[in-house]
Amino acid sequence: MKIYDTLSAGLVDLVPVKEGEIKIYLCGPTVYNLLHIGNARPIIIFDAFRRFLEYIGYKVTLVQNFTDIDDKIIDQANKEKVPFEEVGKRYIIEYWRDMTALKARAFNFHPKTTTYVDEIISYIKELEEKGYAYKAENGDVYFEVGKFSRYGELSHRKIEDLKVGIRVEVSEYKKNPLDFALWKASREDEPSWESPWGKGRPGWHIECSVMSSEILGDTFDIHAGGNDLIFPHHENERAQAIAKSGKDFARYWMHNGMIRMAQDKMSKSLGNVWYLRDLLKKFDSDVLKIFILSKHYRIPIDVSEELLHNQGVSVNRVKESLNEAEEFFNGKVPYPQEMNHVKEQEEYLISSLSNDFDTPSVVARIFELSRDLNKALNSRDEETIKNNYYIIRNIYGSVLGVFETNEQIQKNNLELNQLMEIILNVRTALRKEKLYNLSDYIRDNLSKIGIEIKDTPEGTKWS
Ligand SMILES: Nc1ncnc2c1ncn2[C@@H]1O[C@H](COP(=O)(O)OP(=O)(O)OP(=O)(O)O)[C@@H](O)[C@H]1O
Ligand SMILES: [Zn+2]
Repeated sequence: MKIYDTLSAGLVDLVPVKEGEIKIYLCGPTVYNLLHIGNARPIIIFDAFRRFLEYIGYKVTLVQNFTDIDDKIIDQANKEKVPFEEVGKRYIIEYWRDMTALKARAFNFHPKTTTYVDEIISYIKELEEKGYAYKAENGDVYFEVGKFSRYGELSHRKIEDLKVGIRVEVSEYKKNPLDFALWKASREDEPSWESPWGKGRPGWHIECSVMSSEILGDTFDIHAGGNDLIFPHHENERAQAIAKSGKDFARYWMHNGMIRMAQDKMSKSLGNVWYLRDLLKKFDSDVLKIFILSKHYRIPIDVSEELLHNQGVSVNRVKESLNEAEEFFNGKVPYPQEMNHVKEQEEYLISSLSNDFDTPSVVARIFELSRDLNKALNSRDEETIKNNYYIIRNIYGSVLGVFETNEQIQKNNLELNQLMEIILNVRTALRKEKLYNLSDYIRDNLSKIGIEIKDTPEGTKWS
């Protein structure tokens, strides 16, 4: 399988650190606002990428973090006059609401920065001991870029060029403008943790080096994120990690292109955003996913309502053809007997996605298969109906995470279903005993985390 690696600036063979396993770290949202469609792009892409790797036989571990302490979170908390934890907690819950509405599978780990502060402090101590970090007069601890000769390798820039041209936080306390904060001293009124350097909080980049190595090991396979993060975030993460462990960090770097609005990057801080949940009120999750996957993951995408609307029309055609196939066979489309066509299409899927995850070719093929399915429905060609239905729904759709049936989605939520069954059984027992305070407590608290329950004559239902 070939992927484009930002570090080597070209297509490379994906050779895992451990045979048969792929470990991926994807930079996640800073939780001070709702997800926008730009934030959803890496989620959609790497959800599909993981499904594909699993399809071809890898065991995949995918981590996406939540940055739950950061200047932007503190600003938001100050604006609202609430503790900073409340902002992070709220937007993590909202993240899960959006993930569910998007019908995206949860990743394997979703670590939060604030739960890794001890590990972050030990990590910085080690960098200091090794001579890569220094405490400045203002109490901040900085990484000394001049000590790390490989700085600039990932973003393919020379240190001299970086000094001009690129905006870095200038501070009179730094030895060099490119040095970046590992630890920030806190003011009295700011959230803080005790540390060997006084009260403070982690800088932005350190958390990802720490959480990735804690969960995936010092050297893992792929580090991913939007290409807005290549410099300085990923360059800095890599410098910290290699400086500390002396080993390779991520072997490969995959970066998705930006979703833009009128040519500008869509971002929370600019405010030019379309929230994912607002779009999901107007468009089915499959429309958004197909819209994103129909473009190669590395190119920029300009969004507009018109483009999404047109995508909606074509996605509906596919859904209709699948529904009609089900009606044709009275609700249950038999497994195809003639497998040659299926094999050919499967090979096409594998070769396209093995070529730097070329999802646009696969999406285009879904539309062709659906057109052929329609023709076959008209001519009552049973074998083609079975074949194309099976290929779209069970192979292409399940690899890209689109056109799934409700049963397929439920299967992915097996543990949640089992847990809810236990909770609802307990609640029913409480109601039989007339312990309504306790049963209402369960209902109200489930509601707070986004699970609604309803008592109906057929029993209690949840959503
Ligand atoms: N417009 C976009 N298109 C594609 N990916 C994006 C876009 N904006 C952010 N991302 C990606 O989404 C993930 C979470 O990003 P983040 O929380 O920093 O969002 P943001 O809108 O850029 O916020 P901020 O403006 O505060 O930096 C990162 O992997 C980032 O690269
Ligand atoms: Zn990161």
